[in-house]
Amino acid sequence: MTTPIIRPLDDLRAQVRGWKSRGETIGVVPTMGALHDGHLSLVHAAKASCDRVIVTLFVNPRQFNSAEDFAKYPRTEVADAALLAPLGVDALFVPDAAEVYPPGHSTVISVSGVSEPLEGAHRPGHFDGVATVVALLFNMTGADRAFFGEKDWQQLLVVQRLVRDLKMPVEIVACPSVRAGDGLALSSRNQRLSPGARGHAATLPAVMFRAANDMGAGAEINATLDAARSDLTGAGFGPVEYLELRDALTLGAALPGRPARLLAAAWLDGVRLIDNVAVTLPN
Ligand SMILES: Nc1ncnc2c1ncn2[C@@H]1O[C@H](COP(=O)(O)OP(=O)(O)OP(=O)(O)O)[C@@H](O)[C@H]1O
Ligand SMILES: CC(C)(CO)[C@@H](O)C(=O)[O-]
Ligand code: BAL
Repeated sequence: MTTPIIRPLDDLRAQVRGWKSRGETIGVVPTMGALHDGHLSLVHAAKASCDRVIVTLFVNPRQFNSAEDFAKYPRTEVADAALLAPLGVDALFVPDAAEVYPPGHSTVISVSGVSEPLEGAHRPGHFDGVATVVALLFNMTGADRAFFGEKDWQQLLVVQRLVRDLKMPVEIVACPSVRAGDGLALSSRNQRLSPGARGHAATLPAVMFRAANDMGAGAEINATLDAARSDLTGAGFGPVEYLELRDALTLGAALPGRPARLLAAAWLDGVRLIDNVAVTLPN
């Protein structure tokens, strides 16, 4: 089976019109390519609950706040299409930047609140770029349901807020983080780690899971977070941009008895890694 690659928006729309006219539901998996098993888990979830599945591949320039990061982002379209082939995806939509953002494009969607701390503070403008392109991708694909990974926890919250606030008729489905055998969350940027750095990158989730367990068992929060930060620094991570315990849904202060999330971004070997784990604080 091959994966049909569609580039022009008119071609995608013609295809989607046909599917919708037969009452078929459209599941969309937005990606920036360099696909791995994390992305494939989203595709499997989409296939399980939708009649048609569109994977989008667009390295969105508007969400990069570093030109170097954009230039270095892995681009592996042929391998991506081959990875999707056995899954029976109905379309791999690869729009041109000139069609997504034609000259004169002037609309930016900004989700306040949940987009502001953590990633929002460290990557200014990032979530405006994400919210804008996600709205565009939903409009272009006619998505009924869209699948996002919990690995990008804050992005998931931003997209849920976007859809609620703009009353978009799209159901957002959250999919659990897929990890390598040693615990490192799969991520396209992991490819940039040297073999040596990859060998100890899983210290990040190990430290986070330990801190999460300790806090769940009643350990003092600030002391536990400080110890976790210094464990990471001691293991060669730097800088640790943030490692914080937040309310899982609002990203405000974590409160006893409510779902919390431990979220981190830390650099290793010139690569920025992010991760998050659930924490249940005692009452
Ligand atoms: N390990 C993972 N488990 C589950 N979902 C994932 C995982 N990695 C990425 N995703 C999800 O795949 C979708 C597309 O993400 P994206 O293409 O940015 O990949 P990525 O691996 O997160 O790359 P990077 O973080 O390096 O940009 C997002 O919804 C993201 O949360
Ligand atoms: C959702 C997304 C595809 C928007 O460009 C991107 O932020 C990503 O890959 O997580
Ligand atoms: N995976 C989130 C997209 C980004 O880092 O730009």
